[in-house]
Amino acid sequence: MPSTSAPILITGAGQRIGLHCAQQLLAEGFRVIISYRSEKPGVQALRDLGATTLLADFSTPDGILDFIERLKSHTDCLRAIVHNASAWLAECTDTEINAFSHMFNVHMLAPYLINLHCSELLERSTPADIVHISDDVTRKGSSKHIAYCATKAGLDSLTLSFAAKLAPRIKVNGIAPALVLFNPDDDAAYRTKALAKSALGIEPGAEVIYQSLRYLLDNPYVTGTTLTVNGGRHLK
Ligand SMILES: NC(=O)C1=CN([C@@H]2O[C@H](COP(=O)(O)OP(=O)(O)OC[C@H]3O[C@@H](n4cnc5c(N)ncnc54)[C@H](OP(=O)(O)O)[C@@H]3O)[C@@H](O)[C@H]2O)C=CC1
Ligand SMILES: Nc1nc2c(c(=O)[nH]1)N=C([C@H](O)[C@@H](O)CO)CN2
Repeated sequence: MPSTSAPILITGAGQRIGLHCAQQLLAEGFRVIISYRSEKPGVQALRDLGATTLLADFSTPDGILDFIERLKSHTDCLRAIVHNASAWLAECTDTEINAFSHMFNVHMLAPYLINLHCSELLERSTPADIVHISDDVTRKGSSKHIAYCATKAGLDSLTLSFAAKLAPRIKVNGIAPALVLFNPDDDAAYRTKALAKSALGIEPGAEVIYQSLRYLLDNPYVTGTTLTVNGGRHLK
């Protein structure tokens, strides 16, 4: 059972991995606050389970700062912050500047500003954690998601810097998944190709990220680390 009533914040938790982790944390007795960008069935499901749901669009600095202000009006302490929100955008001519800016804001500026402005809320909880959800692809780059990969690599750097800055009161770690969940519009050819990229060759589902999150929350001697959860992609 959790040793504190301070809530856990998960950003972008209206669907998929963030939603699963929020549901599991609530089932384990944690209080949960989520950010969501658009209303989804998962957001209402979390409200029905007692979560606090805060609308937030991290695509601009003002949107991030507005969220921080509203978050602080809802709680004066936090057990953990999980930076899960993400935009997975491929390069597309004529939109590359907006796409890079969007992913920079969501993957780097939002974690940066939220960590700086909300570490005081974490300081009121023992233990206290920040978890950045990155991507295994930062290991070698991506020819099809250049800006996405670059901004996730920047998030990996934030993990190291904030771990050094916030120790010993707050642990800061990352989780770097490879394929966890397909998207509904992924066709059979894409799925076959993606599964073949890892040694284990499976679509594991969101529970493997929740397991990784609990390891980081529960372990008092891990900080500045990014857990690879990639089915052995680096072996192929
Ligand atoms: N799924 C996978 O196989 C993998 C996932 N990851 C990482 O794991 C994490 C979770 O993945 P997954 O569940 O698939 O993520 P999703 O693609 O479902 O995105 C999570 C949420 O981020 C929100 N979001 C997007 N843009 C913004 C924005 N500008 N402001 C605020 N929120 C925003 C989305 O909101 P909205 O609902 O409005 O679109 C969405 O609900 C991500 O960080 C992802 O990069 C890494 C490797 C593999
Ligand atoms: N925000 C998101 N990031 C990523 C997603 C996603 O659906 N949303 N999906 C992937 C892929 O699964 C990739 O790892 C394999 O094709 C990567 N990041």
